[in-house]
This record gives sequence, structure tokens and C-alpha cells, in this order.
Amino acid sequence: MTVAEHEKGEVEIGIIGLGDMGLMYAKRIVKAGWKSVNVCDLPSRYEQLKVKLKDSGLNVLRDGHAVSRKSDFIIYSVEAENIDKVVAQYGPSTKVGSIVAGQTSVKEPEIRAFEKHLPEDVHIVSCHSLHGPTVDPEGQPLVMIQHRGTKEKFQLALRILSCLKSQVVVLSYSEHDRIMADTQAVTHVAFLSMGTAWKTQKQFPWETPQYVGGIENVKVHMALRIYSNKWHVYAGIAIMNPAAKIQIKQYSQSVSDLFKLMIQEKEEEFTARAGEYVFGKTRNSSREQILLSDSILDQFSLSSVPKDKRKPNSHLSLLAMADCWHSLKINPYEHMVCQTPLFRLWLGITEYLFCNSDMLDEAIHSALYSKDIRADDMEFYSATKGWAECVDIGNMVTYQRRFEDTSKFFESRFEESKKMGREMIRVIVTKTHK
Ligand SMILES: NC(=O)C1=CN([C@@H]2O[C@H](COP(=O)(O)OP(=O)(O)OC[C@H]3O[C@@H](n4cnc5c(N)ncnc54)[C@H](OP(=O)(O)O)[C@@H]3O)[C@@H](O)[C@H]2O)C=CC1
Ligand SMILES: O=C(O)C(=O)Cc1ccc(O)cc1
Repeated sequence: MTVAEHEKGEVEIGIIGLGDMGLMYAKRIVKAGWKSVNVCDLPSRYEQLKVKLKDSGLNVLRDGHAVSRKSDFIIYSVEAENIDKVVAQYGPSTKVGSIVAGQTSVKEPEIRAFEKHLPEDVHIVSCHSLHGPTVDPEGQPLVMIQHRGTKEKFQLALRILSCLKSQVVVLSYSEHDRIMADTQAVTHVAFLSMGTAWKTQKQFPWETPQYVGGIENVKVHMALRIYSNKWHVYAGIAIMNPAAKIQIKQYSQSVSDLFKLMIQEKEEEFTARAGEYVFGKTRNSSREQILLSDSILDQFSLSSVPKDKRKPNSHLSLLAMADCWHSLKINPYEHMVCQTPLFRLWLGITEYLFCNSDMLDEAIHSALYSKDIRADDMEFYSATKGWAECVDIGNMVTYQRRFEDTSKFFESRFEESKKMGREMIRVIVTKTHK
């Protein structure tokens, strides 16, 4: 027996929270040959899970106490909102000398909960896979945080999670949260706002000539992808990460500033604000470009409107993104090591607009002079204000209400859009530069 095989037989792995991410991890760890993988969800789900997972190779236990007492590497994969409560409950049962990790998308509350509730004699090494449960983890970023613990324990955690074949990025928890605020949080607010604006207008974008083809397909599928997922993931990212509030506030301010210039038709000022910082001076530098292609993106359409019937779009959401990056002096390319699929697509379509001068001129012209698009932009402006305010106040229930309200409107197309969105992500990950 090799040393690696011996280790896989000896070390017990635990997962608390068997939702989408917890189950994806558990299955991959078992598949990689680790012999004891102890899992649980809420005690109320114990009987049902035992039946559902009887042939999975997973060791289903009643609760987090049972998992914590037996396991040498424990991952909490619960809602960010619940992390403090769950660690308070099961943390004191953690086995002496074991390693504790979390999968929540925001690390400050998670680390705070670990420091507060875990015994002194356990190690804290956390993780975060920067993709959803249906994306192949191979090659995707996996953030690893060696917070409190020896090098040996950190190496063990890395060996266990190497079964994901992800690209490991080692960060501190505060670096993680700052980068995630710059990448994920603001991206989600832009897509959420598009959804809210479409819903408010009772308009399916695929029936509208402004949202046909190319980069419009990214807007539609990624907005629907978010709305078809669980609200708590996005609420946690936006509300529980203090750095995210600053980003989101600025994004909403940029939308507001640009919208005011648009309705006043202040062409010179409006044009001057559009994108020099991110895509101008650095355009010829050696930074990696995403290089989306219109022909790739055209394949993914829900629309029956022919492309030659499309009308120009102002792309206020993208112009404002560049303006926001400029205002906060953020170079989004510096965060590419921590890209999520959505952030990659978001930066990709913003780059696409700013690096195609004809398209940019057309967008600026329609932003200033097309009355057709003005109603949409007005709703988009209101939607970003609403989302930014909701995040600033920090009320999870209001977030949930806003989210589910819009989600219902799009429900009938989730199935179809999800398939295309998944394929779109697969294609952009393999066909564009990495
Ligand atoms: N979905 C995604 O794309 C990603 C999510 N994440 C993060 O991973 C974490 C999990 O997300 P995800 O799997 O999507 O969400 P899910 O809602 O699918 O999973 C969370 C699970 O934790 C369970 N749970 C809650 N309290 C307890 C408890 N006391 N004991 C045991 N189980 C409990 C929940 O049970 P119940 O539902 O019955 O309440 C649920 O099954 C979140 O923090 C999220 O931010 C990270 C990367 C990507
Ligand atoms: O790509 C995105 O931004 C997603 O929406 C998927 C996602 C959600 C939560 C995470 O913590 C990481 C990735």
C-alpha cells in the first residue's frame, strides 16, 4: 500500500451541510478514494438522506456533532447567514487536532465564528471554490486560506481538495473578501438589476429587439442563471461582506451619473467618462484579454427576433461598470486569478464593448439620443438604486423578497436558459484565453 493510499484509508473527512456544494464536494472526495466521508444536513433530513445516499459511499450521520467528533478535516458548507449559529452548535464537538474549513462565500463572518466557537486545539484552514455546483471544478480557482494551523495540516487540506483539480490561489481571509467584493458582488448587482428592470417593464428580453444576439445573450442567460439559483448565496455575498457595500454603492452612483448625463444629452461629458481608465491606456499593455467573440455568443439565443431586426442598445450597465472601476481605481484584470465564470463573462462583454469602437460609438449615440432605449435605462437606473439601498440597509428578508419576486417572472424559461448558460460557460472557459 502506498503512503497516499494509507492516508486515504486513515483520514476521516466530514461535511456539515449537504446542499448543492456540500454534496458536490462529498461525491468528488469519495470518488478520489478517501474511504471515510462523514456527512450530515439538518437532523430533520437524516432519514431521507440515508435512503437517498445509501449507495453513494458516503457515511450519512444524524448531525454536526457526530460528524465533528469523528472527522479529521471538517468542511462547513452551510448558508453564510447561518455560519455563526451552526459553528456555535457543533464547534465544541470538534475532534482534537483536526482541521476545520468553511465553504461560505464570505470569509470574515466564517473566520469570526471559527475563532469564537472552536476549541484552541484545532486548526483553521478554509476554502472557497469560485464556481457553482454544476460547473466542472477542474481548472477553476479554489481559494485556500491558512488561517490558524501548521504547514503540515495545510498540506493535508490541499491533498484532500486536490481531487477537484482546481487552480489553488492562497490568500488571507481579508484579501479574499476584498477581491470578491470587486468581482462577484458588483457583477451580481448588475445582472440582478437587469432582471428587475425587465420584470418591472413586464418584458422578456428575448422578445425585444434591443436584446438580440452576441453580448445580449450573456446578459440574458447570466441574469436568469442568478435568478434560478438560491437567493441566500447572493444575499450573503452582498450583505455580509462589508467591502461589497462600497462597490455596489459606487456602481449605482455611476449608473445614476451616466443616466443624468444621458437625459440631458451632455455628449462631451458622457463620452469622456466612458472607459478610458480600464480599456484605454492599458489596452495595448500585456494584460490578458478575454476576447469573447460575437460568433461564439450568437449560438446561445432564446430569441426568435432575427438579428437584422435588432436595435442598438445603450449598454448603460456596461458603461457604468467601467465608470465604477475607474472611480474606485480598480483594474479588474488584476483579479483574474480569482475569476468566477460570471465575472469572466461580465468583464468579457464589457471588454468587448470598449474594444469595438463602432459598437461603442453606437452605444454612446443610442444612450444619448435613442428614445426607444430610454424607458429601459430608466428602469435599470431605478433597479440598481433599489438593490444598492437594499444591500446598504443589509436586510436579508427584503433581499429575499426582491429576489424571489423577479425570479417568479422568469421561471418559465429557467430550464432552457440554464442549459444554454451552462454551455456558454463551458465554451468561454475552453475557447477563450485562460
Ligand atoms: N451555490 C454556489 O454557487 C456556491 C455556494 N457557495 C457557498 O457554499 C455554501 C453552501 O451553498 P449551497 O450548497 O449552494 O447552499 P444550499 O442551501 O444548497 O446548502 C446549504 C445546506 O446547509 C444546510 N444546513 C443549514 N443549517 C444546517 C445545520 N445546522 N446542520 C447541517 N446542515 C445545515 C441546509 O439545510 P436546509 O436547506 O434544510 O436549511 C442546506 O442543505 C454557502 O455559504 C454559499 O455561499 C460557495 C461557492 C459556490
Ligand atoms: O460565478 C458566480 O459569480 C456565481 O454566481 C457562482 C458562485 C456563487 C457563489 C460563490 O461563492 C462562487 C460562485
